[in-house]
Formats: sequence, structure tokens, C-alpha cells
Amino acid sequence: MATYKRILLKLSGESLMGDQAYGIDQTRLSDYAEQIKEATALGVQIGIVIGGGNIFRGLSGAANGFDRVKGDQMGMLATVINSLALNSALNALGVKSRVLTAIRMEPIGEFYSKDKAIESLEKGEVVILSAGTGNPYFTTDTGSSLRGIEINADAMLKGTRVDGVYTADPEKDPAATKFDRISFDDIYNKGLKVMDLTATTMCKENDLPIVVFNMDQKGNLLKVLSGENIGTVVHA
Ligand SMILES: Nc1ncnc2c1ncn2[C@@H]1O[C@H](COP(=O)(O)OP(=O)(O)OP(=O)(O)O)[C@@H](O)[C@H]1O
Ligand SMILES: O=c1ccn([C@@H]2O[C@H](COP(=O)(O)O)[C@@H](O)[C@H]2O)c(=O)[nH]1
Repeated sequence: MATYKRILLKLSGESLMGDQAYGIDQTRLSDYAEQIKEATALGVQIGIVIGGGNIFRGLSGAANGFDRVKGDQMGMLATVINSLALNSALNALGVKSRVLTAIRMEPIGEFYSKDKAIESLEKGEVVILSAGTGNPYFTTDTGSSLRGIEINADAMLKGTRVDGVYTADPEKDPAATKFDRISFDDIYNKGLKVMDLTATTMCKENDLPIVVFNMDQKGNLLKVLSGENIGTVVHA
């Protein structure tokens, strides 16, 4: 029996490159697809947003002289590339999945609507919600909170390459310690940067709890869905 009936799973684009310097690592991609397959076997309805940091980020583009809006559009297209890769990997495992895009680009994906997403979820299909919010100056974390709220998810599961929320960025501060649970207010008060503040605020204001966990370890998604607290729960 799973803890949640419907989830929004946020996957990190940057994690998708595995040990490579850029792009999509096939082993990591297959591992994510396997974990998602295991989760569907529990009967959980799964919406997915995947980042684009393994390919392009608007802010890095702007730092190199790109127009910010064009750079962000490139970033959103990067998330579509990752979404198609995941769609293909899931279909190869026999998991029916569908890509909906926040920007019209048929036949690459169907244009997103909440109704289409929910219809697919109720049929047991995995829905990949691509191109972020469709607008520049946002991130896929904000895209995840937005879509999670729209589809009435029970929780947003942020599957990343660290195993929870720490007192400081654990990739920079080896002395940082992990929280098992933390409130939205403490995220602000302590200035923790595991997710951007727009995304955090949307989750707080719409009562969408977040679970941050390490998706790069096989079996972890199943553990979270089975109620094991292997990450950090961010709550009201
Ligand atoms: N207090 C903190 N606790 C945990 N992680 C933190 C904290 N502060 C910063 N981070 C960083 O946040 C990162 C997680 O963010 P995320 O999964 O969104 O990665 P990303 O690089 O933004 O991915 P994407 O490609 O989807 O944009 C971790 O890699 C971690 O280094
Ligand atoms: O709603 C959105 C979502 C994303 N972007 C751009 O895409 C890249 C990649 O997304 P990440 O969340 O960083 O993985 C992001 O840097 C933005 O440039 C966007 O503009 N709007």
C-alpha cells in the first residue's frame, strides 16, 4: 500500500547526465525508468517534471551574453529533450507514458491541459509535464509546484542527487547536517537553497508537502512511496 495516491515527481536534469559532463547518461535514464515502473506497480498515479540542467540553463546562457528570454526558451526546450528521452525509456519497459508540453509543439508532445493530465493519470498512464511553466524567468522546480497543485497531487517528490535538505549545501559544506523534517517557514528563515523560493512559496500557499530524496540510488522512489523517511519532508 502506497503512502500517496497521486504524486508529482520532480527529476533533476543535472542528475540525468550521470558521470558525464553533458547530456543524457543511458544507465541513469534506464535506472530512473525502472524506478518509475516499480512505483506504477504500487498503483500510484505519477506526474513527472524533469529539469534541463544537463543541457542548458537560461541563466548560464545570459552570463555568456545570450538574451535571457531566448536562453530560458532554450532551457525549456532542453527539458523537452529530457522528457522525450524518459518517455521513450518508459515505453521500452512497457510503461505507458505521455508527454504534455507547456508550449505548443505538436507532434513532439500534446499541448498541456489539466484535464488531459488528469485523464491520463486516472487511466494509469505516467504523464510527463514538459517545458516547465512555458514562461521565462522560472525554473522546473516552479513548474513542478505549479503542475503538482493543478493535478491535486498529494505530495511533490523532489528526486535529486542529495538525500534531503541540509543545514547548508552538502555539496559545498561537508559539516552540513540533514533534517528529517523541516517546515516551510524554517526553509525561509534559515535561507536554505534546495529549491527556489518561488516554488517553495507556491507549495506552502497551496498545502503541497515536499519530500526531498536521493533518486540516484536504486529503489529509493519505492522506499519513499512505501512510507520510509529516507529523505526530508518539508511541511506546513
Ligand atoms: N540546504 C541544502 N540542502 C540540500 N541541498 C542543497 C541545499 N542548498 C543547495 N542545495 C543543492 O540543491 C541541489 C538540488 O537541486 P536540484 O535537484 O534542483 O538540482 P538542479 O541542479 O537544479 O537540477 P535541474 O537540472 O533539474 O535544474 C543539490 O545538488 C544541492 O547541492
Ligand atoms: O518554467 C520554466 C522552466 C525552465 N526554464 C528554463 O529552463 C532551464 C532548465 O530548467 P531547470 O529548472 O534549471 O532545470 C532553466 O534554467 C530556465 O532557463 C524557464 O525559463 N521556465
